[in-house]
Amino acid sequence: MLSPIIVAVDFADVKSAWNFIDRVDPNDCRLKIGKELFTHAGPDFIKQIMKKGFDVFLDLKFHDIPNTVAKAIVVTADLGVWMTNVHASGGSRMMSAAKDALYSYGKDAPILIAVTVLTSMESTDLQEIGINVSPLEQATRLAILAKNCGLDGVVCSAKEVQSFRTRLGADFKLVTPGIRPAGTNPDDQRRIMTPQRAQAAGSDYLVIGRPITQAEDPAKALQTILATLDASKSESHYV
Ligand SMILES: O=c1ccn([C@@H]2O[C@H](COP(=O)(O)O)[C@@H](O)[C@H]2O)c(=O)[nH]1
Repeated sequence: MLSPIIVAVDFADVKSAWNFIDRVDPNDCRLKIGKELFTHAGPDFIKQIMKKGFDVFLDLKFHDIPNTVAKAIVVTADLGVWMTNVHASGGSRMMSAAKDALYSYGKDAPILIAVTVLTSMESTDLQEIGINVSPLEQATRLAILAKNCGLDGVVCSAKEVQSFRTRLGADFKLVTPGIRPAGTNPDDQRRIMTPQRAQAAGSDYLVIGRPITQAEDPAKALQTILATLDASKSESHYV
């Protein structure tokens, strides 16, 4: 019923965010609210978007001691968001605490995923922080850890999707930012792929921000990208 696109609603102000949200259909995308807009607008804004029928991915990437992360995850579950996340590099005790905190929500729990290696990072960035393996090797290690902790999926680059699908199974959600239509500015992203290739590789959800939000007409930019995707490969009827 829904498209695989999650729009990263990274607008600098709430008015611009509403200007976009009011012009798009919940069948055409889910919405990801990250640190910038959440810090501006807070939980009430999230509730208003959900009232309009949008699934919300609250992308706050929690990374802290297990107790703190578990309590923060409970607050996101109480908000009723569709998806939420932690950093896998917080380790297995932290991820397990987050997962356990959702136990009492049963089927109403948000999808809980873990960020592996940020799509803005390449080998040199990893070396700087003492990680001397490739982004694929490090992301694989963290994705396996996340799966073993019972998480529902990971955030990774679309470049890692084929390998992860084989190793981690069909049901493990692969959520991929770093999506750039051919010929567009990569900005600060490093491990990128086009929407069509990411979908063909097997990404469950394509997270797309600036190619939509910074376009002259963001709602039209979303439609243009949707039209390039293969509707038969998703849950949806969006073309
Ligand atoms: O590894 C990651 C994890 C999260 N993100 C977030 O996705 C969007 C991408 O926005 P673009 O404008 O399409 O680059 C943004 O909100 C990031 O915080 C990511 O890019 N990579």
